[in-house]
Amino acid sequence: MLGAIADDVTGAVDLASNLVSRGFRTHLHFGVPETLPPAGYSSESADAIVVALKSRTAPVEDAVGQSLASLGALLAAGAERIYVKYCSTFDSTPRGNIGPVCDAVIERMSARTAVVVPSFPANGRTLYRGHLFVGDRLLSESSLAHHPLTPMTDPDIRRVLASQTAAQVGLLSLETVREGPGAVRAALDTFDEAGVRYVVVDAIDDHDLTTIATATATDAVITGGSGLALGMSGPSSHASLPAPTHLRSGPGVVLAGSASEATHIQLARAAAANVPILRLDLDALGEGVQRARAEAQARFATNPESVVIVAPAQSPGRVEATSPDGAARAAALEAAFADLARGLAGSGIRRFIVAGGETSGAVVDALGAHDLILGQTIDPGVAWTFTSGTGGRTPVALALKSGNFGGPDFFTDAWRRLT
Ligand SMILES: Nc1ncnc2c1ncn2[C@@H]1O[C@H](COP(=O)(O)OP(=O)(O)O)[C@@H](O)[C@H]1O
Ligand SMILES: O=C(O)[C@@H](O)C(=O)COP(=O)(O)O
Repeated sequence: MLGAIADDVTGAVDLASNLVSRGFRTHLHFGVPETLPPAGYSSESADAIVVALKSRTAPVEDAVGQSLASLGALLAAGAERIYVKYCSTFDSTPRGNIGPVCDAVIERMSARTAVVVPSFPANGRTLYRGHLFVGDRLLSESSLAHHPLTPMTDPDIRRVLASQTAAQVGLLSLETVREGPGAVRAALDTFDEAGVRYVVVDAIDDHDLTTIATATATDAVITGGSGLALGMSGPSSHASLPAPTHLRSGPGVVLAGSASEATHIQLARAAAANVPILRLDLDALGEGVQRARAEAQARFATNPESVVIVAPAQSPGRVEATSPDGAARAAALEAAFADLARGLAGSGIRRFIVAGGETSGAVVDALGAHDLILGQTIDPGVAWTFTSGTGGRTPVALALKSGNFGGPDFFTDAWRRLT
C-alpha cells in the first residue's frame, strides 16, 4: 500500500484523484489521523491512503510534527512506501516546509535518495534544467511570485530546496530521463553513493513522469506534486466510485473563497452564463452569510436544480495575508464560508464546489468531513468526493478545487461529472 502525506486539502484531493485515475483505490483522510484505516476501510480495500494536512504555511516544527504523526499512522496501517505531496509550484517559504518535512520523513523511513518531481504537465507545470515553468513563464514570472503567503520568486527548484535543508541536492537532466527508466535508476544510484539526498528531476510531459515513476517504483520515499502519480500504475481497473443516487441531482452551491486567477476567470464565465453570484461584504460578513443563505434557499425553492455561487464582494487584489489585518480578514472570510456551508448543509443542501485550498480546509472542518470517497475526475487534479455517510449522516458531495485548477467553465460544467 502507498501512503501519502499532502501539505494542504486541495493538494490531497489533487493527488488522490490522480491516483484513482491510475487504478489506486484511494482513501482520503483529513487531518492527522489517530488511527488508520478508519471504520469501513482496511488495507485490503485501499491501495493508497492520502492524509491531508494543513501544514504548508504552519510553523516548521508543527508541519514536521503533523507529518511524522501521519507517517506513523500510515505505517501502522500497512503503508510500504511514502509519497510526500507538495504543491506543483513548490509553494513554500525560505524556512520550509518542504525541506524539513521531507528530511524528517526520509530519516524516519531510513531512506537515502529521494526524487523531487513538482512537474504536472496537464496543468502547465514543467521542469527543465531544474527550472520550474507555469505555462510559458518561469515560476518567478507567474502569478505565484505574488502569492500572499508563499511568494515564489526563484524558479530554480534545486536552489529553493537547498535553502530549506542541510542535505545535498542534485539535478537529473531531461536527457537522462529520455534515456529511460534504467538510465534514471543508474543515475539515482550514483547520486545515492555520492551522499546526495535529493534529486530534482526534469520532466516536461507525462511520458517523462512514467519513466521517473518506473525508475523509482521500489523507493521507500518519493516526493513531488501530484503529477508523479500519473506515471504510476495501481492494481485496480475501476478505482473511482459512482456518486450516491441522491447526489446526482438537486441544488448546488459554489463557495468561491479563492483569490487565484483561474477562479476569477471561472467566476466571470459563470456570471456570463447567468449563474447568480451572491456577494459577501467583507465588512458585514455575519449579515452577508444570513442573506446569502436566505437567497440561496429562495432560489432553490423555485428551481431545485439551480446553482448559486457565493464569492467575496470586494476584489481580493493582492490579499495581504502576511499583514496582521490581511490575515485576519482572510480568516474571517474563511469562517464565513464555513458558517454558510454548515448552515446550507443543515438545511439539506448536499452538493458543494469549494474553490481554494484554505477555504476548502475551513469548509471540510465545518462539515466534519474527516474521510472522503473519491468519485469522478472533473479536470486534471480535481475530482468529486463524497462524505462516507457513516453514523446515520446523509452523504454530501464536495469538489474541493485548488484555486488555480479547472477549466474556465468549471462552475457550470463540473456538476455534469457528478454521476
Ligand atoms: N477579497 C478578499 N479579501 C480578503 N481575503 C480574501 C479575499 N478573497 C479571498 N480571501 C482569502 O484569501 C485566501 C485564499 O486562499 P485559498 O482559499 O487557499 O485560495 P487560493 O490559494 O486559490 O487563493 C482565503 O483565506 C480567503 O478567505
Ligand atoms: O500541486 C498543486 O498545484 C495543487 O495540488 C496544490 O497544492 C495547489 O494549492 P492551492 O492553490 O493552495 O489549493
